[in-house]
Amino acid sequence: MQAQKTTSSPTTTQVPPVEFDLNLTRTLVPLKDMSESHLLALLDDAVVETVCAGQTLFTAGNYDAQHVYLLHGDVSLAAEDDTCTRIKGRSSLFPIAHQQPRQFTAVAETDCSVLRIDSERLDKMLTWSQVADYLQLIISRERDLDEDVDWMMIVLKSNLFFKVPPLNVEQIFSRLTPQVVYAGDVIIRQGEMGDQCYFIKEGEADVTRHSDNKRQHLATISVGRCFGEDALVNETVRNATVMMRTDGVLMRLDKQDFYRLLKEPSVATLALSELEAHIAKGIVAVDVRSEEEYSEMHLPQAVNIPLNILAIKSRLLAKDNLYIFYCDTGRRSRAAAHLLAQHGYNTLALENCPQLFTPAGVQQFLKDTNNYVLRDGVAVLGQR
Ligand SMILES: Nc1ncnc2c1ncn2[C@@H]1O[C@@H]2COP(=O)(O)O[C@H]2[C@H]1O
Repeated sequence: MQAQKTTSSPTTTQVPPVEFDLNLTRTLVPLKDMSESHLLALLDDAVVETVCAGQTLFTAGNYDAQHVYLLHGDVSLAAEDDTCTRIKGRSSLFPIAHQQPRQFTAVAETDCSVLRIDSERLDKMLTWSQVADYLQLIISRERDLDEDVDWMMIVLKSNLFFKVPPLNVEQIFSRLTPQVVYAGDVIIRQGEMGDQCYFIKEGEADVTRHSDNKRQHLATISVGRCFGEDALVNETVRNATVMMRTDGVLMRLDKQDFYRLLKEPSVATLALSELEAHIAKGIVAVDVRSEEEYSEMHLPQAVNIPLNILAIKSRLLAKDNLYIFYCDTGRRSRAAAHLLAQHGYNTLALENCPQLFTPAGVQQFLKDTNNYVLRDGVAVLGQR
């Protein structure tokens, strides 16, 4: 986390830093639905910014592709028709007026602290964290007598899935090759090209980097940790040397299989232009965003199955019915549609979802705030 950093924006300057509260971050929407480790990896790149009274946080009409959360202080939101709303830090768990392009100009009324997170990165980490949750539950349910289950759980929790989507992981397990290694073995040498990445099944390794004739110890890594993924993801040379500190067992994944892991699975999609006709026919839309996001606004008669509880709630869907999955970016909904299609459900992911969340899309499609639940596979009005 780059805490208490002043933004590069010309409209802000540094004021005395405010204590950053990690527990508060755990309550924010949709960060609260991520695993602890994914959240911490996301916050590593986030910026907590202090903003002086009178300065601008963002401007109406701009695209900035950021989630901006107000942690402390008061902010006024001015619309283009000159109406003004005041919001107080901690009064909302949502990002401030989160529509792109911005519908309001946000100005600090008092000295404030805000958390800025890159929206694309947040969306990736949220999806990957929730897909890993889904797979962990499915794997433990389907293979409860399988001795590899513990190992699969460890791999799914590994740092690899901060960098790549876990969607294809099930096909990859059978491709992992064990390799017995000994203390002092150099597994990866800085500056060389890479053809494999590794998971540590047993033992510990040291990661070091040399520059200016000095060797710097970066980390000691142990069971469950993946290494050697950076050169494959970034298609470059090894950025560090990894040497075994103890005897152990590594599970090796070759480059070709690693690239299979990166591949987005193909998912059947529905164009936004066809949405109304499908809903008119009674086909149920499934909103895979969080409960809080769904309660604010959703498609007509859509039900809510947040991706992080998909494995639990999917049994409410009828295998004979068609369902249209959607979210605000298309990433969580494509993942849900793909995962359920693999288990015999009839799914479509809504294409061009970001258009839905523009003012015109909201006006046309997202006005329903009633709560619907699934009964016998169809949507019925539920209780608040
Ligand atoms: N600071 C670090 N902590 C732990 N592991 C690291 C660190 N920096 C690099 N690595 C790992 O060391 C590996 C060296 O090869 P790669 O660049 O392929 O991938 C790199 C990462 O997996």
